Amino acid sequence: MTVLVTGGAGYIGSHAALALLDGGRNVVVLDNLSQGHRWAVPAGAAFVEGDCGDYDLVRRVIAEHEVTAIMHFAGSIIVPDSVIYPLEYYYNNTVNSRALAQAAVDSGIRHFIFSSTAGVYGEPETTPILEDFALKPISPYGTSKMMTEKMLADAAIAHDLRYVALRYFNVAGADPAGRSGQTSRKATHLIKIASQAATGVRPKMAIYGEDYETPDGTCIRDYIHVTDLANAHVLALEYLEKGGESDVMNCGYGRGFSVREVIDAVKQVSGVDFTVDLAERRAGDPAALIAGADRIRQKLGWKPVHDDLTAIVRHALDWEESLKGREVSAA
Ligand SMILES: NC(=O)c1ccc[n+]([C@@H]2O[C@H](COP(=O)([O-])OP(=O)(O)OC[C@H]3O[C@@H](n4cnc5c(N)ncnc54)[C@H](O)[C@@H]3O)[C@@H](O)[C@H]2O)c1
Ligand SMILES: O=c1ccn([C@@H]2O[C@H](COP(=O)(O)OP(=O)(O)O[C@H]3O[C@H](CO)[C@@H](O)[C@H](O)[C@H]3O)[C@@H](O)[C@H]2O)c(=O)[nH]1
Repeated sequence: MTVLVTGGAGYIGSHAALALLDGGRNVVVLDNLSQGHRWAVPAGAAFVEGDCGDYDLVRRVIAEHEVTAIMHFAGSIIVPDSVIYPLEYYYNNTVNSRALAQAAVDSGIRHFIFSSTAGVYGEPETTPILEDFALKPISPYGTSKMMTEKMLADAAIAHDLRYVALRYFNVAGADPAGRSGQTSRKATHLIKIASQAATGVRPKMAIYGEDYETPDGTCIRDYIHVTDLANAHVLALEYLEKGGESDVMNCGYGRGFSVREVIDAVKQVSGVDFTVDLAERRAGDPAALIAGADRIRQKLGWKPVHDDLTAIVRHALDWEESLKGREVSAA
């Protein structure tokens, strides 16, 4: 009984692989290393370098490693890039997911966990955001994920496959034991950028817009610690194994912090007063995104243990320090 983790050389997938291994499961990681790093694959996991859209390869990996479940993290993740290169995003996130799902069905895989995103909701009129809100993505990235969710829903009706699509809000932090963290070659996420500014990896940073309708004028997001998110995946798998129905679930804590509050926390925890410029609004940023987070607690019994901005920032900073000297571009 082995779990196939696609994208397990990347940020969230490597944490999920750690959580699975910590729980005593066997793991095989499939990653094409387009963004991830071979060294980020946890020591106890088997590793296959290749594409999750390679049907024959996936069938072979499933057979050779006696895979019984799939956690699918592999994908392209940068929202503004998806606007510039939409067809690449639909290819990597939707077409490749289709091939993976086909290989799963043809191999008799019955349990599938999918990395979706709060981006499927677009700009909701009210917050907190519940799972049954209309899906109105405003970027090709969000649409590519919504399409994969729909494919899985239809496949689950037609085949002996059940799935959980986890819609992540803003994922941040790093493994508290320092075994993994955010290593993406092209950093765009706020806490990563602020941690790079605090540790001298970048000279300064900017706030994208201070004129939103929020208490301090900067955008509000629901930041979830990556270790709590990884554990949610393990619980989602156990839920399916116990016979749970296919479902979609938000992954967030149900509270938000503004960009300014996050930057203040990074300055306070690091003790570094780095330079913060004010820049124009970034296209497509909703003012506030906060998860309605009851479903995942009720259905999976998920009990987060790192719902603490200071801890999230502390772990992100520790990871950023530990990256110095490793082969990772700061760009
Ligand atoms: N980071 C976030 O805040 C966030 C939020 C919502 C959803 N997600 C989703 O979570 C998943 C993981 O994101 P992440 O932050 O860990 O990104 P990441 O870039 O660190 O990891 C993605 C991994 O997938 C690999 N990959 C990409 N395309 C592949 C392919 N076709 N075949 C095999 N491997 C491939 C990359 O090499 C990389 O190791 C993604 O699907 C992303 O859309 C992330
Ligand atoms: O240097 C920076 C980086 C970000 N921000 C702001 O910080 C907030 C958070 O931005 P970011 O960390 O890039 O995350 P989001 O754009 O909210 O998107 C993330 O969170 C979404 C769910 O909320 C997911 O759908 C996406 O995949 C994931 O990238 C936004 O207001 C940004 O404008 C800045 O002001 N300066």
